[in-house]
Amino acid sequence: MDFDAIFQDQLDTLKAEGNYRVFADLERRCGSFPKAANHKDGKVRDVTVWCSNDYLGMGQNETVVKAMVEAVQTCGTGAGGTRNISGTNHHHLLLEHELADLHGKEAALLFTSGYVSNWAALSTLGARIPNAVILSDEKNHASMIEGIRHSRADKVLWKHNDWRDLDRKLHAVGDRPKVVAFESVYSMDGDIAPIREIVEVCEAHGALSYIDEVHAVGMYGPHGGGVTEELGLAHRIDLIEGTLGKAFGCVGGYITGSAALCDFVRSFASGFIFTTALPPAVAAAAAASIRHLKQSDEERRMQKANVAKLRARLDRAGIPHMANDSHIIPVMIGDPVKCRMVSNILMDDWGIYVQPINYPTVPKGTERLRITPGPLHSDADIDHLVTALSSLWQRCAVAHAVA
Ligand SMILES: Cc1ncc(COP(=O)(O)O)c(C=O)c1O
Repeated sequence: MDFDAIFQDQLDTLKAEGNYRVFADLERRCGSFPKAANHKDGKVRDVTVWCSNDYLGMGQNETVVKAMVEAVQTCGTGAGGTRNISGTNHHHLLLEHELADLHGKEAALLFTSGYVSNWAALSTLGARIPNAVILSDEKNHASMIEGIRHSRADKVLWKHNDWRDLDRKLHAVGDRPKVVAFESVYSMDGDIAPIREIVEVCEAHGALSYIDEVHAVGMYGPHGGGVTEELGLAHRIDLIEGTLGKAFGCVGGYITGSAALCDFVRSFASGFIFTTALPPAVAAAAAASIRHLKQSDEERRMQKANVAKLRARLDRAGIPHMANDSHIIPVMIGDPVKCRMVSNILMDDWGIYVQPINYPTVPKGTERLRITPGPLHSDADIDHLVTALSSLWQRCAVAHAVA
């Protein structure tokens, strides 16, 4: 059997559709982010990164870097085992304590990524709560979809952000244990869920509420506790899930909730039990990042100012972008080949790196550039980006479709 032919055939299909993914070979430089070096065709050049999920530049924050270096020097590199077998380090426990405090919950549990935390928690809840039904927003992230699928629990999709539809579907499910899974900030459209209404519907039906705040932790709320903190609703949500890999600038994921809930997932989730724990130095750095963002609003303030500046400049230049209340600015292209072409020209001619976002990350026909301004982008960076996009808009006659 020629397995390579099978592989190549499907890769060729992806390429023909324009959906083949190509990495940008970047070297992030601590101290000068969002500038990075791009390695291409044997050459190295400086580029400005405009699509990073290190939303606040905490990956190069001095305190965070120092915490990681010091922990590597004291604890070494790896955790040395799963959490149950020699891999639990004091830094993990301190971080879990920090996370529980951030969200005002009794407990927290760490995972190796945000993806794994969603997958492990939802697969465990769905499989282990007898007769459970999981009601999932139709635009939930792949990690939630896969976790629910793996649980084999009954699943009901509700219309995106439509709490009335959720209410109707909860009614229809009747007297069974119900878990409602949704996100706060949706990563590709940047829209924010009507959390208060959803929580009220969950409470009315006695459903367990599960929110993914991956794109909000560190970013929203006076202490970076996410949109649930900003709205004063964290105490009414049963489970808050987040990542350490985006605004906190490290890697890893977590859930927070009641002590019983976290202990339940800790005791039954294969995605927690059977994998090596996060390096202690990552836990130390993440804890430093969380502590910093609990105390300081500076990064959030500067980042919000840059988001507003870029939106205003795009409006003035007539470049269509999706309206939303978050930090994510989707500039719509609407075609995978054009989207890649625009991204390539920005990189090659302008030294601007924005990865094209194509299917299956977004629906076909809604291909886009997903721009995430950070606190460290300068006015000159913003001008440069808008000038480049304006020139491209004229040159390529890009077909845009703004929802
Ligand atoms: C909504 C959402 N949840 C979870 C994840 C996974 O988080 P992580 O990157 O930490 O694995 C992502 C990743 O981008 C995401 O967009």
